[in-house]
Amino acid sequence: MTGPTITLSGVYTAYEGAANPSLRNINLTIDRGEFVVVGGPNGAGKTTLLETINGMLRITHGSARICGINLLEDGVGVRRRVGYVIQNFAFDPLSPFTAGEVVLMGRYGRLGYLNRPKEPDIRAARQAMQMLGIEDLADAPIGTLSGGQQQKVLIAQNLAKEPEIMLLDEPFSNLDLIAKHSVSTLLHDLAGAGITVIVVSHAFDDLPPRPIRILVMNGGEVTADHTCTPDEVEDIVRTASGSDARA
Ligand SMILES: Nc1ncnc2c1ncn2[C@@H]1O[C@H](COP(=O)(O)OP(=O)(O)OP(=O)(O)O)[C@@H](O)[C@H]1O
Repeated sequence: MTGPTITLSGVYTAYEGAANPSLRNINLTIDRGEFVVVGGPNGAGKTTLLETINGMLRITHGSARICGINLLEDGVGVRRRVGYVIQNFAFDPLSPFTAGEVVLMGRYGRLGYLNRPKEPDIRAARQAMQMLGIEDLADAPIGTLSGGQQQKVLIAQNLAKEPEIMLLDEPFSNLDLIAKHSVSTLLHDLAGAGITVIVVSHAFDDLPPRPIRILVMNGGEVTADHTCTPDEVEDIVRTASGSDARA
């Protein structure tokens, strides 16, 4: 159950065409089943860190192993094992897909080219929807759902993937109070089941009751790295990132 699932060594990442790196000299080891919260001010590099772990950005220096895979050699292999719930995503209002079909798309990386979903795929998608409490939305056109409902569909899609690592960028931002709590509990259970959970957030009031590893970022660097209780997270972020931590 334990052992590193993410190892970044001296990693620098740059966006295409950018003059300066957005991540600088990141050295990080994260174990299987850890629950990590990434905080820090706007533009600190939090999203960039998630995109780097998911192999979406060019690593200009350093090395990275994710789920035992050399990220510089096999980004696709990494992305098959990593779920990524991106920030503020909205589906096309005219999308022809139902919510159930969108969740099932989480299985496509396992299915391979042109293979049709089979019973285990349909079961995994159904289970993921049940975990988010959205079974009744399965037949609804995705573009007709609210922002919070779409957010739950996106989380369910990534759960259906059965990932080893779950990356979530501001997963609570569109959710009502009850949904926030249930997603927080769900993430807690995923970490308990050995999935590494990494959450970027500016809100720390719905963290699960468990040890939290808090990484604070500033200027593309990790400036604080502590394991603490959920109640201590906000103070650590504020102290480590200056007065505009909640900006
Ligand atoms: N597509 C892009 N091209 C060039 N630079 C980018 C791009 N996306 C982000 N950056 C830059 O990378 C740096 C880090 O941005 P990032 O989105 O990771 O910050 P963040 O900590 O997630 O911020 P926020 O809390 O506002 O979401 C910023 O300086 C930003 O301007």
